[in-house]
Amino acid sequence: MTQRPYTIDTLISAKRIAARVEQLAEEIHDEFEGTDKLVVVGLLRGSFVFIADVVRELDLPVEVDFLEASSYGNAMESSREVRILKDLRGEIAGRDVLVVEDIVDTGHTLTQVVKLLQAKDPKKLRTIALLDKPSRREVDIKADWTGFEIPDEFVVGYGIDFAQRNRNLPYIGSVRFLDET
Ligand SMILES: O=P(O)(O)OC[C@H]1O[C@H](OP(=O)(O)OP(=O)(O)O)[C@H](O)[C@@H]1O
Ligand code: HPA
Repeated sequence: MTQRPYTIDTLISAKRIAARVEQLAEEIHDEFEGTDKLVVVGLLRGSFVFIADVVRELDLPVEVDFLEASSYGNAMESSREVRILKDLRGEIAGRDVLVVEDIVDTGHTLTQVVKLLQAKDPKKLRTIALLDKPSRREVDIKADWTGFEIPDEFVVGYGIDFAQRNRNLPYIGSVRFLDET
């Protein structure tokens, strides 16, 4: 498949992201202070950069785990299924859990993942998303912490891909197609 030509405009610089991660880590610290060992669950693949930065700013005992889910279903239907491609390695029953997501768009992925993890009986489950695109929402969900609200732009970088590319950009950029006027 040929790729349409595009360029990437900086939307959120690496410096702004770092400053926001620091603030968020303070709030998460306050929420989970005194916890035995917080389980920080990254949703693969997009959250791998964000989770790495969050846990390094977090002055708490943490265990890191990953879940890979893919959301599928008829685009005309308002509900979607989530298939687990890689399940957690550890147990979360009775534990404090923080789910780390890169972006909440339609909201299906986070909704389904939260439902799935709640069924495992954690003591407390909270969610954090670096980015939120509220204008795209199809299900009513909001992460407990959001890094940045963004407009309806297709974004890449800081873990987020476009056709599996650009995850390694250190900033968040928006994709602009060069064949559009
Ligand atoms: O709110 P939603 O509309 O459900 O979309 C958000 C999800 O979509 C992307 O994942 P993707 O399936 O592209 O996988 P990836 O994380 O491996 O890139 C992104 O990383 C979120 O997990
Ligand atoms: O803006 C986006 N970029 C990449 N993947 C995505 N998945 C949902 N929204 C996006």
